Amino acid sequence: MALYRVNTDDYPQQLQNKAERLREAYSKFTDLEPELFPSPPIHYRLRAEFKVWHEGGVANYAMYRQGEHKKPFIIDEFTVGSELMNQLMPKVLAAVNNSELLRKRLFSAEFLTTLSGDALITLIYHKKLDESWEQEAKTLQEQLGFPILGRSRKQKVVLERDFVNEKLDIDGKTYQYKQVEGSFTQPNGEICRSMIQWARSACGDGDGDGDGDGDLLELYCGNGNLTIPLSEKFRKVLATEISKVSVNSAQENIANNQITNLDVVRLSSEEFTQAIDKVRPFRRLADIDLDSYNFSTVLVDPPRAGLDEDTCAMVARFPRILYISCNPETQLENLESLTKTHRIERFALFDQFPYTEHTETGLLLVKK
Ligand SMILES: C[S@@+](CC[C@H](N)C(=O)[O-])C[C@H]1O[C@@H](n2cnc3c(N)ncnc32)[C@H](O)[C@@H]1O
Repeated sequence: MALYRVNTDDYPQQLQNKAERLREAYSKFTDLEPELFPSPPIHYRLRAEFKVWHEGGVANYAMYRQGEHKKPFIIDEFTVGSELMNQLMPKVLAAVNNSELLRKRLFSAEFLTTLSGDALITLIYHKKLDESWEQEAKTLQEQLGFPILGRSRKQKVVLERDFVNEKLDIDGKTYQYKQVEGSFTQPNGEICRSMIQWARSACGDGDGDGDGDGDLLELYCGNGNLTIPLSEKFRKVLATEISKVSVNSAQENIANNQITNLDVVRLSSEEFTQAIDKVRPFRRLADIDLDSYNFSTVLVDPPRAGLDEDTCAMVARFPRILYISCNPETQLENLESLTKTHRIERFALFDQFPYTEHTETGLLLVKK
């Protein structure tokens, strides 16, 4: 049996090494030392996806090593997962191994948990899920006290709900978020809080001296994770996002947090660039008067591919750019053009995935 353990004694040194590599990689653009946001050394991952590996009629959790896709290694401990995930994992596995209906053709198990203590377990099968499976899964759901979701090809069986409810304490206020299974959510809850607090501090205070005043545009807003707590720093906010599920969650999250100066529209960053340049009209913007905004700041937290060329050129027109990135490689590419017009005023490292090469960064760019 293989374990998934990390050496927490090494963590401070590993983070220092990561910071050093980052400083070196960005030295062409800034000589600022990155502000460091460490992760809790264990139990930091709120979501995880395991392969289910069957051996001698017994199901096990397993994972592939990076780059290897033949035989996964079996996991019986996952200390990087949240405590709640660690409590649920053996219970789910025992129930699966006690029930032919739950075990047969199960190939993946996903855990989505929250800092607030909520959880959702998704079981994914290579078989059609029928009523007898539903009955068995309902029994497991009652036993666990958390919802189970069944998935199979072209099938999604929601027994109770397909989302979790997160609560994040940010600068003395609690924000609530509906996080829907399968849509983007930040994997490390404490790092997510650090990112939001850092972004709020980089927005300035809206006290009339020009730093946080004016309006905010966000281009990849997900479920409103960053936009909602940032909205209080601005007069008006417009947020856009490509995923329908995330836009719907963002709309619910805006209402549940009683935010009244923030609109969300389903537009890709490419479409928004066309809209603001009036290249073509969008019915989805029928209720929004783009000319009524006085954008001082643009916030981007794009996927690994970074900003496409047109979006990058469009954001360069804004006085302040807050750029959170999960891929320094593409952020560095974008900096080649952004630093022609902007200088870097803040530089942060969020250790989203400790003990890995993965680095998440935050930059505040201000027009020269
Ligand atoms: C790294 S996530 C950030 C989400 C959000 N800022 C958060 O903190 O949860 C990137 C988001 O960009 C969205 N996305 C991907 N491609 C996009 C595009 N071309 N235009 C707009 N949004 C896009 C994804 O659906 C995802 O929600």
